[in-house]
Amino acid sequence: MNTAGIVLAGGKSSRFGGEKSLAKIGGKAMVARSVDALAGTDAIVVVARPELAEKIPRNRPIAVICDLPRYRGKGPLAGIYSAMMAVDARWYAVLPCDTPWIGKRTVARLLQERDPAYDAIVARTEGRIQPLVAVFHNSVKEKIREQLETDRLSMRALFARCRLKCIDFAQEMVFANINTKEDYILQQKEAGDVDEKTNQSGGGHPQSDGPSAYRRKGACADSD
Ligand SMILES: Nc1nc2c(ncn2[C@@H]2O[C@H](COP(=O)(O)OP(=O)(O)OP(=O)(O)O)[C@@H](O)[C@H]2O)c(=O)[nH]1
Repeated sequence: MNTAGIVLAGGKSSRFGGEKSLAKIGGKAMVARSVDALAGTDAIVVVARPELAEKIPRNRPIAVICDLPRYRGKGPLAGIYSAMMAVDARWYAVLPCDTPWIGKRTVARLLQERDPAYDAIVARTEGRIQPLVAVFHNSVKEKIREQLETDRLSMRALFARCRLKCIDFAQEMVFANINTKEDYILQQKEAGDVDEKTNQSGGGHPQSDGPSAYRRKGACADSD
């Protein structure tokens, strides 16, 4: 197949204290929001921890797998590699499970930039790379394997070995990620899930409206 989508949901969520991929924003589990953002790809793989695999919402046809036992505990590269081994594609679009505002537009933009002269295409906002919002050519699989075998586990180390194309995005807020409960409460408020005065749960805001920070700025969030 030409393109596969990978959602990384195999982290420890230790800063969050609970399983962040299943936490809801706008009435939908964050992992399902990432799956939706990848709906333009030919197949979607969610890479989750074994104890979580059954709980991943099947809101679309997806494959749910776990990190290969050999690389368990080695972080996002283990998840990307395990998905690449599970599904054969020419290009892989990768998203984390904790960026609720990334939608199809961001993914489409990155996929649009596929180019035989590059093997990795990564999002950048205000000069900073967003390492887990990227598209990889399947030739990168072997580089990841080499790194996993030698415990070079950072995404930066991988990018340093890739012909890298950085794509600038103006709306940094779209890339906001959730690490802690405080981050979560903030983004729930942005989604209209929580009444800001009473701190009570609201009805859940339609995903298409995006963070209210965008609505205030009159800009458009990338979630549809
Ligand atoms: N498949 C897989 N995904 C991972 C792994 N480690 C992190 N991720 C995912 O990568 C993204 C970013 O993870 P982090 O928030 O940096 O790490 P985390 O382990 O989830 O959370 P903390 O324990 O709070 O650091 C999230 O989507 C994680 O689910 C891993 O070992 N395997």
